[in-house]
This record gives sequence, structure tokens and C-alpha cells, in this order.
Amino acid sequence: MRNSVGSTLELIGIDKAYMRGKERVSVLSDIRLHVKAGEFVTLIGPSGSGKSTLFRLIGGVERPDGGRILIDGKEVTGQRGLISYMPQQPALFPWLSVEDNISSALVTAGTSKKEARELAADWLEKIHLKAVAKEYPHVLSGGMQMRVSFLRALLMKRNVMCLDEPFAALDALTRADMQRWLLELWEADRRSVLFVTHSIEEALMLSDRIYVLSPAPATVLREIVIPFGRPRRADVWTSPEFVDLKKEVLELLGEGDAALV
Ligand SMILES: Nc1ncnc2c1ncn2[C@@H]1O[C@H](COP(=O)(O)OP(=O)(O)OP(=O)(O)O)[C@@H](O)[C@H]1O
Repeated sequence: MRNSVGSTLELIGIDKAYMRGKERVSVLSDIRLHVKAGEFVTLIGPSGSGKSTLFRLIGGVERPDGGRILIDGKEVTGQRGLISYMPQQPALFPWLSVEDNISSALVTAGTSKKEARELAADWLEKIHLKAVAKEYPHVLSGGMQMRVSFLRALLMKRNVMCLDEPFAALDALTRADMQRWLLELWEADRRSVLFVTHSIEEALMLSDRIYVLSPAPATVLREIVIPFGRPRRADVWTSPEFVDLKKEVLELLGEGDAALV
């Protein structure tokens, strides 16, 4: 058994609809999925299929119309503060320096201010951002902001992390660097992760399992177990299995023909 500080997350029969004018529009329909302790699970689905909605439900910001959310077997539907969440745009406090952004996350997680300052300095050194510790977030590049934002989510010390397309705004090279960096940090302490991306390659590179969602109202079309070992080799994308899995997901998303062009 590998070491893990993660919790299990289970979504059982989640339904959610919104009113659009007078019409009730179903966004999520009977979603059933789980993340085991220390597992990296990715949701992939068409734009507007309700992935961000699902995160708001898991975070307790909204309640589902039906179904239950369990963490470590205990019902937590509608409860806040149990997961750490990293949104699509880096969520940093613009009025705090980089080191204060990090130490405030630690203080929120219960660390004393003095210890938080020391730990923040250690972490910034580890992620090669010591040089910008005293700067304010707007001075940082997109990739740097993303690293600080991810570190904040990690240091919140929740056992489930929900990451909503964290690399979508980055260029391809920075994105590949960030994926490697994320895997290294994650493999060191195995928090349970639920990750959203539009990139099939990213999903295959990072995950233990993938859930492919249908267009809204979203439902799980298929669960795919990723056969590549850990630590994951940077060149897995060259293997025939990778190409086959990519084709399978493309076909499920209705883009299979486009992939053959
Ligand atoms: N508060 C709300 N009120 C009404 N409709 C909403 C609300 N929140 C989301 N929706 C609708 O629910 C659907 C799913 O939205 P959501 O943002 O969850 O999708 P998504 O899969 O995260 O999209 P993307 O991949 O483009 O980020 C959309 O049609 C959206 O308009």
C-alpha cells in the first residue's frame, strides 16, 4: 500500500438543474463517481457539461437537487470547508506578497503565524520561487501564479483537492512543465485529487482513472483505468496504449472522426 493522506470521495446519484427563464434545465443527471484515498481522478467532458457545477456541489457552495456526497463514508452534502479548491484562474490575494499568500493558507489550516512564515519560506525555496517571495502576485508570470495558487490549495491541508482546469490559460511548454511539477508534488504526499481538464493528453498523463462525461445533462459515459505506472514517465504519450486510449476518449466525446483527419 502506498502512503497517502487522502480521503475517499463518493458522489451517489447527483442531480442538479437550474432555471433558465421559466424553464428548468437539467445540468447533472444521476452522477455516480468516486475518488479513492490518494487517487488522481480526472473528469473530462464537453464545455458546459456541468464540471464546475459539480465542484460547487462538492465544495458545499450549492446543494444538489438529489443524491449524496460522502467523504470517508460520512455524508457531507452541503457542508463547506472540507475540500481545497483551485479555480481556473489563480486565486491569490493581490494585496498580499507571495510569501504572505502562502503563509495565510497555512494559518487558515491552523498553523501559528511564526511557523507559517518559516514554512512558507521553505516551500517557496522548494518550488524555486524564493526570488519573488516579497513581490505581489501581479508581477508574476501566469505559470508562477499557478504554482503559488496550487501550493495554497495543497497547504490548506484538506484531504481532497478539486482542481478546475488549472493549466488551461498556460502556453504548451509552461503547461508541460506544470504537469511534471504537479505530479512530483502530488506523488510526494498523495492527496486525493479530482481534476478537470479539456485536454485528453493531460488527463492520460496525470490520472489513475478518468470519467468521461456526456454533454449536459451530464452523466458518466465511461470510467477508464489508466494503465501507466507511478512515478509516471514523461514519455508515456509515445506508447501505443496512450494512442489507443486517446482515440477511445475522442470517440466518446464525439470527436473521433476529427482525430483521424
Ligand atoms: N447558477 C447558475 N444558474 C443558471 N445556470 C447555470 C448556473 N451555473 C451553471 N449554469 C449552467 O449549467 C451548465 C453547466 O455549467 P458549468 O460551468 O458547470 O459547465 P462546465 O462543464 O464547467 O463548462 P466549461 O467546461 O465550459 O468550464 C451551463 O449551461 C451553465 O449555463
